[in-house]
Amino acid sequence: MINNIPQPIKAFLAGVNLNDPNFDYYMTELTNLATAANLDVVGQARQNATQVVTSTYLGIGKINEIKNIAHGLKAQVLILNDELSPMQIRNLEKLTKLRVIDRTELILEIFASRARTKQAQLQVKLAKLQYELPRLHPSENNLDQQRGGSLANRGAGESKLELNRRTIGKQIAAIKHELEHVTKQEAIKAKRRNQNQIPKVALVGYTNAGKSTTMNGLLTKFSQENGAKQVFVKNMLFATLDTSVRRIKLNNNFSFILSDTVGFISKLPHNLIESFKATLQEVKDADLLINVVDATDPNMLQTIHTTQAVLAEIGIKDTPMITAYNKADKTERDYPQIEGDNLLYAATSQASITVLAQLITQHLFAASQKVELLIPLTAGKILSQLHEQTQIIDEEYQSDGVHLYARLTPDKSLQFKKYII
Ligand SMILES: Nc1nc2c(ncn2[C@@H]2O[C@H](COP(=O)(O)OP(=O)(O)OP(=O)(O)O)[C@@H](O)[C@H]2O)c(=O)[nH]1
Ligand SMILES: [Mg+2]
Repeated sequence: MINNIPQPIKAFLAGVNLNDPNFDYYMTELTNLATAANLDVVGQARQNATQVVTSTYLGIGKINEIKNIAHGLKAQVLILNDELSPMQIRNLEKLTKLRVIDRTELILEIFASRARTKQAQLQVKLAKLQYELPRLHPSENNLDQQRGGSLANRGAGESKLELNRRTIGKQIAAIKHELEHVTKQEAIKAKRRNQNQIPKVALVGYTNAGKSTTMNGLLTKFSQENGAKQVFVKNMLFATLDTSVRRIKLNNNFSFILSDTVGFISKLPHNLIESFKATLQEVKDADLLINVVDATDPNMLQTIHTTQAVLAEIGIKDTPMITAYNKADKTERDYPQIEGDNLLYAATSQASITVLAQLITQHLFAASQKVELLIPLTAGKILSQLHEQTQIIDEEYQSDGVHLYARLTPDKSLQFKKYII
C-alpha cells in the first residue's frame, strides 16, 4: 500500500551558549517552535563560547560534528537559536550541506502559516519582506541563493521572481498602504471604544498559556450572546494572531471591554512586533492587563520575564496588571486562590472565572461610588454622555426628569456634580 501522508521534514537544532543562564530555556522554546512548524526534531547540539564566529556562527569543529550527526540522523534542516547574518547562513549551508534556518525565519514561517485574516496575513508578509530585504546581497544575481518561499519549497519556484531590493522595497510600500486601509476600520472602532469610558482589559501573556480559553470562559458566563462570539482555542503555539474584542457585562451591571490577542515568545523578531502594531494597540490602550501564565510550565518564571520584555518593547510599563496563573487543575494546589494581584485559577472552571471577574471588578471600579442623578428631560445630551461614560445601574423616567442610578469614578462625580442628588 502506498503511503501518501508526507513525512515531516527532519530538523537538527544548534545554538551558541554565551554563558547565558537562560540558554536551556531558549533551546526548549526552539524545539517547541520547530514542532509548531511541523518539523521533526531529531537532535540538538550546543557550543559554549565567549562569542559567536562572525563568518559561520558556530566554530568549524562544531560544524563538522553537527554535519556528521545531522546527516546520520537524516536531518534535512539545521535550525539555529539566534538571528544570523546572511553570510553566516550561506556559509553554514555550504559547510553542512543542510538547509539553514535561523530562529527569526522559523517564527516568521509559523506566523505565516497561522495567519487567517487579511490583516494578519499582511502584517506577517510585511515582517517577512523586512527580514529578507537586508539579506539580499547586491552582487547576488544567483537567484537560487536568494531566500523566499516556505520551509518546504524554499529556492524552488521563487527563482522567477525578481526579489531584488527595489522590488522588495516597492512591495513593502504597497503592503503598508494596504495595511493602513485594512486597519482603518479597526482604528475607527477602537477610537469609539476609547471615547466611551467603559474600562478596557487586555489578556496578554506567553503563547499557549490559555488567554483565549480565559476569554471564552468570561464570555460563556457573562455574555448573553455566547457561542457565536467565542474565540479560537488550540493546544499549539500562536493559535491566535488577531485581536478579538468583546464586551463583558457582569451581573452587577458593570461592563468592561475585553481583548484577546497574539501570544508572546522570547526573541520575538523586532520587525514582527513592529508589523503587529495595529493588533497590539488594544493592549496599549488597556486600563488593566491580565497576564495569563501557564502554572504547569517548567519554565514558568522565564515565560513571565518574556512577557515583561515584550510589553516593554511595545512601550508598556505602568499599566496595572493581574497575574493569572492558569491550568491549576493540572496541579495539586487548591484553586481559585487570590493573593494580592495574583490569582491561581483554571480557565476551564466556572468557579475560577467568577473569581477572576471579581478581581477585575475590584481593580477597575474600586474608586467608584454609587450615586443618584436627576437629569432634566431637556438635557438629552447629558443623559447620553452619562450612558457612554459611566456605569448605569438603573434608570427611571419621572415627571421631574430622568432618575439615574450610576457608579461614578471620582473624576466623573466632579464632571456631573450638578446633577447628583
Ligand atoms: N487543563 C487545562 N488546560 C487549559 C486551561 N486553559 C487553557 N488550556 C489549554 O491550553 C491550550 C492553549 O489554550 P489557548 O486558550 O488557546 O491559549 P492562548 O494563550 O490563547 O494561546 P495562543 O493564542 O496560541 O497564544 C488549549 O489546549 C487549552 O485547552 C486550563 O485551565 N486547564
Ligand atoms: Mg489564543
